[in-house]
Amino acid sequence: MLTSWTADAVRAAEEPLLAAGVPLMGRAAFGLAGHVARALREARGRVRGARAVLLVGPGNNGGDTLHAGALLTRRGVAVTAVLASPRVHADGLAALTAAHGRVLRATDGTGRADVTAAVRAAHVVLDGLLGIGGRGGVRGPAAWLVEEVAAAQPRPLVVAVDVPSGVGVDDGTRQGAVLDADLTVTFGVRKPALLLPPAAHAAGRVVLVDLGLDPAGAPAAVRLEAEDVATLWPVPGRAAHKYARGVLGVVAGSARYPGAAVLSVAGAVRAGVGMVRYLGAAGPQVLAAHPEVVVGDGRVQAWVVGSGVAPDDDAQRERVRDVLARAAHEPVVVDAGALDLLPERVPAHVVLTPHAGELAALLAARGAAGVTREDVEAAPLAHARRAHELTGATVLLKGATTVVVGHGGAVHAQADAPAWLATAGAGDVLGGVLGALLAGRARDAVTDPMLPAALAAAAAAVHGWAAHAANPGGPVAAADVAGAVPGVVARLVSA
Ligand SMILES: NC(=O)C1=CN([C@@H]2O[C@H](COP(=O)(O)OP(=O)(O)OC[C@H]3O[C@@H](n4cnc5c(N)ncnc54)[C@H](OP(=O)(O)O)[C@@H]3O)[C@@H](O)[C@H]2O)[C@@H](O)CC1
Ligand SMILES: [K+]
Repeated sequence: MLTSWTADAVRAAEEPLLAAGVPLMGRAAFGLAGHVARALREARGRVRGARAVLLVGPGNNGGDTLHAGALLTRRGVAVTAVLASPRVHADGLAALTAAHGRVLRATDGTGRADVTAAVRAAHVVLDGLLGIGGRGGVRGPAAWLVEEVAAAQPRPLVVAVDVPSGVGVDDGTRQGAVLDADLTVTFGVRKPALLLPPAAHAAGRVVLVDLGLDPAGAPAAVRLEAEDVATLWPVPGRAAHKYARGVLGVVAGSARYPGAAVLSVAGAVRAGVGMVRYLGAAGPQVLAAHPEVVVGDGRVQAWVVGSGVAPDDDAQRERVRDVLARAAHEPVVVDAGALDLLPERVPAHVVLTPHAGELAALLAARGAAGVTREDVEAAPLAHARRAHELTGATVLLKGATTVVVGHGGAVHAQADAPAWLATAGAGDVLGGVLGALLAGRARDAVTDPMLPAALAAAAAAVHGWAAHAANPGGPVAAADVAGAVPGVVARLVSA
């Protein structure tokens, strides 16, 4: 599992080490210089003779960068530090100067031509403008520097120091211009912005330099990896029968959108549920695609409702209402056309699966007037958290990186899917996969309010991995994603 901690938690964890005289900045700079050297060797075959530009801000993030620059000069790298602030880390600057690094000032308008020339000639740029002390985004000379590097051709390698400067460290927002990095070298522990969208998309590959930090409490956001998902997946024992494995009720599709029913059921069947019961007008199409499905009412352990349920389909909406009225005792995945039928408050084993536009509509309907899809996309965590707080539900917000907020505010962020997965019907399959997980672990999901969020993250992960597996590197149809789920699950649980 990848874990992350807030800026405050990082500072608290650093305190005892700093008090004991542990040279954290020295360790951070040493690790940073090593990773930069490795990246240079990979990009150009050798380190010696490379040209590096350091973007140096006012705090310790700039200090790390200056110290790393001093180490790189000793490896034959020509280092130019560009100071974006009148005051920078004094020890760091002294170390770089002693190592014969060159120093330019972006704060002095007259030297800008030299800065531009250095940036254009650089093989690598280290972004040390702001770290965990940054607030409100890069501005002034620092913003100009970010523009210069972003415009440089050929593009230098960009290495973010601790975090890409100007991200909301704790909430994953981008606070104005952010330099997209190829590599982020982070110190001690990951920060939430390295897992959460949209900031995480600016981080590139993330490597962690161990500082021996031991942060207290629960991580601020986590990302499940294969072994975590394997632990969560319900695997039938020898004596299992179909009812014990879980029956999932699916209220999806309509005469107008039968495909959503077929795909929702496909996700559930392929994820390994004991049985699927389908309710709705798309029975013939569902049976044609999945003869193992039972059409009609009966006992179930969990539900998926809403995918492809049209606003004017009164019969299907009535079934959704019936299911939601029983949600106190049965896990329910609430998708698309069922989101507007959600009761005022629900337990955490009710999992909403909106995309950004649907989440905006849900929030607007609950008093957050004027929230738009763009607002949600700019701050996915804040809006998913708001929806959780307003409804009590576990909220899975779909996106290139899927954010889940569950009981107690626990946050998962999964970035397992190829961009090709942004395709019609993919969300219906995800709902089915998640429904299968909730049906398989229905009792646990009702008694342990933390579990639905973990299962939602696990479903998102498997859905993303299945999209990769269906057609590595190329386009995928939603039905093919469902088709790849059994193979992905087999590899997971047999590893
Ligand atoms: N702590 C440790 O032991 C270790 C820390 N390490 C490193 O330190 C980094 C954290 O360092 P940091 O606390 O100095 O914060 P950092 O982000 O460099 O800058 C804060 C300065 O910027 C200013 N400022 C804020 N926003 C601004 C803006 N928008 N535009 C312009 N200025 C702005 C702010 O001013 P203030 O708001 O306080 O007035 C303050 O002067 C951390 O990310 C890691 O790299 C490692 O070495 C490991 C050990
Ligand atoms: K930085």
